[in-house]
This record gives sequence, C-alpha cells and structure tokens, in this order.
Amino acid sequence: MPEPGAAPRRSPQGVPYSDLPHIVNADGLHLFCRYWEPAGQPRALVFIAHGAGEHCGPYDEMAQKLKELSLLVFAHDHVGHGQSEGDRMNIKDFQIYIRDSLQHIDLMKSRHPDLPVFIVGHSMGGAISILTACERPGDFAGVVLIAPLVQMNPESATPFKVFMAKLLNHMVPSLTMGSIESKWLSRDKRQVEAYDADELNYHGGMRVSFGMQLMAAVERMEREIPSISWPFLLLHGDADKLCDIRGSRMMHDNSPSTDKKIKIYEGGYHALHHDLPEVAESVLKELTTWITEHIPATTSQEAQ
Ligand SMILES: O=C(c1ccc2nc(C3CCCCC3)oc2c1)N1CC(N2CCN(c3ncccn3)CC2)C1
Repeated sequence: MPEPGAAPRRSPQGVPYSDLPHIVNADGLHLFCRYWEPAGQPRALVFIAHGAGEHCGPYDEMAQKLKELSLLVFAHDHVGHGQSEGDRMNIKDFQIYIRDSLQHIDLMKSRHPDLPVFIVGHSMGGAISILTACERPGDFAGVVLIAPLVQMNPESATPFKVFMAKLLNHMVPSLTMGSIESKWLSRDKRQVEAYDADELNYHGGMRVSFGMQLMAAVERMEREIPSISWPFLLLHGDADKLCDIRGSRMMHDNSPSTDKKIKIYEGGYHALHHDLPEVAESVLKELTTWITEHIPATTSQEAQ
C-alpha cells in the first residue's frame, strides 16, 4: 500500500495507476495490463508478449479474435514500454521480462487453475516467450511465435560489429545505435503510418546496452533450443529484415519437440501480423486454429 499522503504513482503518460489495470513487479515497478475476457467460461488462457519498442495495445485485434473463441487473453507493457514504468526501452537484465511474464501468468493461473496456458510472442516478445516456456517446460499447452528474435542477422551482426558492441557497452552503454526504418517492417503503408504515429511506441535509437541484452537472450536461446520439447508454431516472413528467418528455421530443425510447425510467408516482412491484409488475416487464422486445436479435451468431453 502507498504511504499515507504519498502522491499516487502515475504512468509515463501521467495517469494514476489506481485508474489503470496493472500489476506491480518484483522491483516495485507498475506494469500496465490489458485483459480480453470472454462472456462465458474461458477455455484457455493466452498471454501475449509484445516486442521491443512497442506495447500490447496493437494486439487488440488478435486478442478480440481469440476472445471470440472463448479464450481469456491477457498482456502487459513490459518494463520501460508503453504505459508501464521503467527507463524507456532499456533493461539491466533480459531475465526481468521473463520474471514479470511468469508473475502475470501465475496470477492468471491462480484465478483459473484448471485452464491450459498459451503464449503468443512477436520479435523480442518471441524471445521472451521461448525463454519463459523454457523455464516452465511443462506449464504451457503451446507457444506461438510471430517473427521471433531467435538468431542475430549474420549480415547485420557481424563478428566485428558484435565485438564493437561489446566494447562500446563497456565504454558508452547508453550510446544509441541506428534503428531500422518502419517501412522495412511492414508492406502495409497504413500500418506503418499507424506505427510511426503511435506515441506509446519508442521511436528513439536502440541503446548499445539494450542490444547487448538482446544478444545475451539470443545466446541463451541457442543453448536452450536443443532441449525444447513443448508444442510451438512458428510464423515468419522470408523478407524479414530485422529478425532473420534462419533463426526460426534453426529452432524448427533443432528442437526435439514432436509437435512443431513452421509456416513461411513468402515476401513477408517482420511485422507479419501487421503486414498486407491477406498476410495479417492468414496469421490470425493460423494462430487461432493452432491454439484451438491444442486445447486439451476436457474430462467431460472425453467422457462423451
Ligand atoms: O522486438 C522487436 C525488435 C526491435 C529491434 C531489434 N533489434 C534486434 C537485434 C539488434 C542487434 C542484436 C540482435 C537483435 O532485434 C530486435 C527486435 N521489435 C520490433 C518491433 N516491431 C513491432 C511491430 N512493428 C510494426 N508494426 C506495424 C507496422 C510496422 N512495424 C515492427 C516493429 C518489435
């Protein structure tokens, strides 16, 4: 409880968190949450992990589709993103994203103990999803990964550039690197304009220290992939200029999971779920179908 008379904690946009759905993470930071609850009894829980520099608002359309299928969808803005507290798009340890995700997932599981849990993650949110599922390998009915960050692009992250990033991280960690233009992230101009106009997105350059955390997450995933046994669906565009599709191919080919699927979108850009309408529609169809097919039959259904 806040100290008596203390000023209310407010979001970066100045809104008191007492007026916003939120959780407080282990570091005392307020994380803005969104919930899409079906009218009747939910069939499953779905946690959406957004990517770097964005927030969970743009996943509303996806969440509404899942809610229509009686799935209870929930998400939060990661530390330093959107309406949550924290230094903008910066983190001292990537594990914080995973810890906070597990905190939110555990909260929702405590409210719905008998429901299967799924995770959907995009880009860096895909890395968060993978490492979260790796921490609780038996807890998730499935993981859907949309253009996940799994591997660095060998053209952009050359050994020399990685060496320089590590050197700069020791010298000037807050130095910002160049950022990819949003027009290379989606072929739908309206989506690009909406992304660029969204003030809840981070539009600055990526700090070297943040890039190092992403690289550390990539190295962690490389070590984890040979032991991944949970079900997953990978959706990736082969024209992705940010998160190399080779990472998704490597995960699909090298994980021992017996329930894995990869769907490649020819010409697809990074933000597949916000790419051309026919691609975005297909992504929604693929993930909603895959999730509903992976909801275990309930004992009452089995009895029929
Ligand atoms: O999670 C990410 C993201 C951002 C920058 C990244 N840089 C790396 C490299 C850096 C060097 C070390 C290895 C990793 O990985 C990144 C992931 N993103 C980009 C965000 N998406 C959100 C949706 N987008 C969108 N939406 C609508 C219209 C246009 N774009 C595209 C950008 C999420």
